[in-house]
Amino acid sequence: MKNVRGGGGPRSGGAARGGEPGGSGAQKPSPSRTGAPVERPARRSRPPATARGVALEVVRAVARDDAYANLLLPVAIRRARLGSADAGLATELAYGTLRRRGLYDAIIVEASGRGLDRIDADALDVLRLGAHQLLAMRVPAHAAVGETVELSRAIGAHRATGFINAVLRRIAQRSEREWVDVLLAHETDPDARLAIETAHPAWVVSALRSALEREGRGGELPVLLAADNVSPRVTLVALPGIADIPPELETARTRHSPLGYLSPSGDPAADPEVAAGRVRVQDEGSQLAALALSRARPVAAGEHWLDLCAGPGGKAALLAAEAIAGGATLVANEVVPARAELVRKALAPLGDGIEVRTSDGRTVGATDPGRFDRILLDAPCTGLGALRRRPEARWRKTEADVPSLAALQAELLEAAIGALRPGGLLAYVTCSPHPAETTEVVDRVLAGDAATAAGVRRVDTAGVLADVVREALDLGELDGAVQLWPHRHGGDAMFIQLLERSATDEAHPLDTLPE
Ligand SMILES: C[S@@+](CC[C@H](N)C(=O)[O-])C[C@H]1O[C@@H](n2cnc3c(N)ncnc32)[C@H](O)[C@@H]1O
Repeated sequence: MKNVRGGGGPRSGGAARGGEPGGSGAQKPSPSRTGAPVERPARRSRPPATARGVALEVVRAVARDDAYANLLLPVAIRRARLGSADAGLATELAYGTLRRRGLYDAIIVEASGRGLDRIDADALDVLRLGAHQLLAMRVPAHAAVGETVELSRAIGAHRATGFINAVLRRIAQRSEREWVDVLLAHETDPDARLAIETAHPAWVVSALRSALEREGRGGELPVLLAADNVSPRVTLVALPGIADIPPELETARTRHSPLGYLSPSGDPAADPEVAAGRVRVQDEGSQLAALALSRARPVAAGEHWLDLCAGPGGKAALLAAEAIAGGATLVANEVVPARAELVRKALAPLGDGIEVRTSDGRTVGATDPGRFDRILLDAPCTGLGALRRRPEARWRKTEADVPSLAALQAELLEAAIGALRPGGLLAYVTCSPHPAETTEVVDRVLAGDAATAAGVRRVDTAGVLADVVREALDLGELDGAVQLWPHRHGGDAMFIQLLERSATDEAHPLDTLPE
């Protein structure tokens, strides 16, 4: 499915906004299809303190302010003092609308006969919410249309109510399957068709297809895309040394990670262990990525470890716990100061002996050459492996983001190699399975002068993880790397490649794969 309009509006200051650098200021009028600017009306009033009002607030903030729904929604629910039934409704409305936004936009264009750039931004957000109620939530049509039109009045969009009413009535004339068939009639490309059927951008479908085909599992694509549309259960990690999996939750343990278990409550923050930071919310794939590095070989007391891109600190907390247990020390680095603050908070329950730095990871090869025994490079990426947990994410990144991210990933990997002690271990990790961000980055960097001079080799990461996991992982063939998948393993699609720098003293030889 094409991105009918680029991911999200321009950034401005807003609650629960993304911590990435690069906000661009006030909202500008966007050009219409004819090239003439379409004036956006002044921002209207805050939506009412109802389930639909809260959902609209979140959908609006995501579209205009690049807010993160998972951060903003709990705040908006608390502020509106919603009871649990209304909180559930607001969550389904907001997450469902955001996840399927591209599909709803295409249906709205078809039903209204107007391009998105000719629809007022408030009216569009209201229409998206209405479309979700009509097509995916089994809300009776009269209620969905009536409540949605009422919502548009409540935010002061009086002039748009006739238009909203008419478009929603037209949408209500067909089921979602019938609308999908209408859209499919314009499309012959297989990935574009799958994109429409599963509400993904077409470029994402193509990237996921090539990632699966890379391991000879292309036939799994429809199952993967379906898995992306189901919110996962919340997974917790008990940090070694300061927490244990409660014995009464033995049956809730994760399939693969030895430290994980499913949260027994929908509100993990209410658990005192989670509130104290000894137990953390963490996807199973992320747990395995950290453990692949910490458990690849026994820890020697005095080892120096580095988490190069640590914010917000989930893997850093697990690595720190593992380091402390083995007598090693960890340095956690993060370039964005606000995210470095989150890393400090995540590490606080583990004592105050962990250094947190705020510097550009690309400089570490020069500032700390050959210093670290183990380095985690959990690189900034498109996040295509975590689409289940971040409903808006698939519409936010674009294909054009990939080359610059891949270039940054390669620079960070080269710097990390420079900071690796001879014989040291490095985990290159992304929460994206995109070949351009994973195997291609590793291939390119390993073929370069710096990695060749340092004698960097791939480590059989699947073999390492086989000794870590509780239940064997069903993995494809990937030249020594591990690619996890939501549909196959239940966690995010983390890519993990362990690398080893050749040791001058050959103190800790590992089974390495020939280049
Ligand atoms: C995928 S996230 C890391 C997630 C983290 N490991 C965790 O488990 O919580 C990548 C992080 O890299 C940071 N980052 C981006 N560019 C960086 C750079 N040049 N140097 C260091 N960190 C960078 C981002 O701000 C982001 O916090």
